[in-house]
Amino acid sequence: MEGVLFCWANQSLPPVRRITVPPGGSSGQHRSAASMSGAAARALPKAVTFVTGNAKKLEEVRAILGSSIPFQSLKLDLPELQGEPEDISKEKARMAASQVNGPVLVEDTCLCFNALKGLPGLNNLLLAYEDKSAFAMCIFSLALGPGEEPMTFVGKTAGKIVPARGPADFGWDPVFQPDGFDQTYAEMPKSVKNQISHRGKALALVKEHFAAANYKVQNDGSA
Ligand SMILES: O=c1nc[nH]c2c1ncn2[C@H]1C[C@H](O)[C@@H](COP(=O)(O)OP(=O)(O)OP(=O)(O)O)O1
Ligand SMILES: [Mg+2]
Repeated sequence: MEGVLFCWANQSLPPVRRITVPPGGSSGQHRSAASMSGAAARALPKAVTFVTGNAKKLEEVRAILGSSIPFQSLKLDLPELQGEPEDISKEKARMAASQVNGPVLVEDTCLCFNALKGLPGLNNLLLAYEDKSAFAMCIFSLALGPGEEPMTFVGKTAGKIVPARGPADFGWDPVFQPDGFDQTYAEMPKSVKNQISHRGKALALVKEHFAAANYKVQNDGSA
C-alpha cells in the first residue's frame, strides 16, 4: 500500500483524487508516542474539542471513546481542502485550533482504491476494474492549541468495493466490505464496525497517546 493510490475523499468534490498514503501498517501508526513517554504531564487550558461537520462521525467517535478521553464536540464546517490526506487532516486541526482557541481533535477520512485511473465515479469502477480492493483510512490530528504542530494518528482497514448493501445513511459504508467479513460496513452492527474500522483503529492510537501523555485539563467544566 505504498505510493500513489486513488481516493474517494468527499462527495462534494470530484469523487476520485490521487493521494500518497502515509507510512503505517494496516492498523496505522502515529509519530509521537515515543517522544511523549516520560514527558511531564502537560496542562491543557480546557478539554479537547472534537471538531467535525459530520454527525455520523461524531456518533462513532462518541461510541468508540466513551469516557476514555474527556472531550466536547463542536460542529464546524471546515473547508474541504485538497492534497495529501495527512496534510489535509493537519490543516483542519490548525484551522480548528485557532477557531476554538484551545486543544482540538479533527479527522479526515478517505476510501482508497488500490487500482484505479482517473475515473468519474464508483459505478464505473465496479464495472470496469478487476481489482476491487480498497482500504478505508482515517487520519486524526490533535493540536494542543493554536500555532501548535498537530500530531497524527492513522487507522486503515482493508476491504473491497461491492455493489451497495445495507442502509445508505453514512457515506460509502454500503459499498465497502472489510476483509474477513461477509457484510458491508453498512450492514454490520455499529459495534462491530467500530471494533474493526479505520476510525476505531485510529482512535485506539489516540487513546494510547492520551494515556501516555496524561494531560491535565485545567478547566474541563467550560464549553
Ligand atoms: O466511516 C465512514 N463510512 C462511510 N463514509 C464515511 C466514513 N467516514 C467518512 N465518510 C465519508 C464522509 C465524507 O463524504 C467523506 C469524508 O470526508 P471528510 O472531509 O473526512 O468528512 P466530512 O466532510 O463529512 O466531515 P468533517 O467536517 O469532519 O470534515 O467520507
Ligand atoms: Mg470535510
